[in-house]
Amino acid sequence: MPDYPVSLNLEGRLCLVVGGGPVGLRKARGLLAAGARVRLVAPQLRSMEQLPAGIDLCRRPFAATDLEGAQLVFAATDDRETNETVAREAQRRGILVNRADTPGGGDFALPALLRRGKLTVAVTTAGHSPSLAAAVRDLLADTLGPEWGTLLEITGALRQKRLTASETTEYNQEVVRSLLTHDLPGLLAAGNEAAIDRLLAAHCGPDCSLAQLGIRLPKGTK
Ligand SMILES: C[C@@]1(CC(=O)O)c2cc3[nH]c(cc4nc(cc5[nH]c(cc(n2)[C@H]1CCC(=O)O)[C@@](C)(CC(=O)O)[C@@H]5CCC(=O)O)C(CC(=O)O)=C4CCC(=O)O)c(CCC(=O)O)c3CC(=O)O
Ligand SMILES: NC(=O)C1=CN([C@@H]2O[C@H](COP(=O)(O)OP(=O)(O)OC[C@H]3O[C@@H](n4cnc5c(N)ncnc54)[C@H](O)[C@@H]3O)[C@@H](O)[C@H]2O)C=CC1
Repeated sequence: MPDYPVSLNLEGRLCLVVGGGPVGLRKARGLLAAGARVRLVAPQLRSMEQLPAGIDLCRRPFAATDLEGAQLVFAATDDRETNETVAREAQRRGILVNRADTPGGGDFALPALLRRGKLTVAVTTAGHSPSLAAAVRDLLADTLGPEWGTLLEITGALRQKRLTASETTEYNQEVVRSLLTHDLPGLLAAGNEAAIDRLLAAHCGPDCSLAQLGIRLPKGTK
């Protein structure tokens, strides 16, 4: 399937997950973390302890009425026919549906995710090899350490403070790239606050120190 990656805002929206095994629960957790409301339909759960708080649980087989009010649907049962029915009924109502058992059988697939603060790297093979997607994500995790979350805070704050005032976006790119060329991530990983402030002063101006940008390095960095 040719794919079109997006980053959805699901805050407060109702999402339906059908199936309460490890796959359905993984989907439900991700949705809750994104601020969505989650309705989970499944006759059996392996253990209630695994059920994340805040889920509206319906302990019975799927019924088409479960789709009422849902804006996104996940067919994650171990039964192909049920997944088929969920997908068909969702699509009939114009609701986008994910099928856990058939790549290309639904409307969208989920990527493997790497999170660093507000920075998200999403890796997808569009269903060809979920294991490879997870492996590529793990490779990137070694290169993009936790300091990249702080790096995003800095470039975000710089953008607010100064960069958007410039006429050209090329200027933004230039500043961000030169901070990378001068190894701002390495300085952040080392917690070298003085060197970071020197670099920011040289590339962004004298009023762009960490303190002036309102950024505190996370504990654990020196
Ligand atoms: C199409 C898709 C639909 C969807 O969106 O769910 C789908 C489908 C299927 N997955 C299967 C198997 C596995 N999936 C994983 C893991 C993940 N699967 C994810 C996504 C997707 N899986 C979508 C495509 C994404 C893409 O291609 O990029 C990840 C990335 C994200 C997530 O689910 O949240 C998550 C990483 C979790 C993490 O570590 O973060 C592992 C374990 C592992 O490798 O770690 C295995 C076992 C090993 C293997 O089989 O590879 C099977 C065969 C099932 C069977 O035969 O019973 C099917 C169905 C089929 O292929 O027919
Ligand atoms: N997308 C992914 O990452 C992966 C997808 N899969 C696929 O996802 C499917 C589900 O995997 P698991 O969570 O491990 O399965 P599981 O067997 O642990 O759980 C299946 C769940 O579906 C529920 N269910 C069965 N019939 C139902 C119905 N009519 N209505 C509502 N709920 C119903 C069961 O009660 C149970 O909660 C697998 O069969 C496989 O095809 C498997 C591994 C990874």
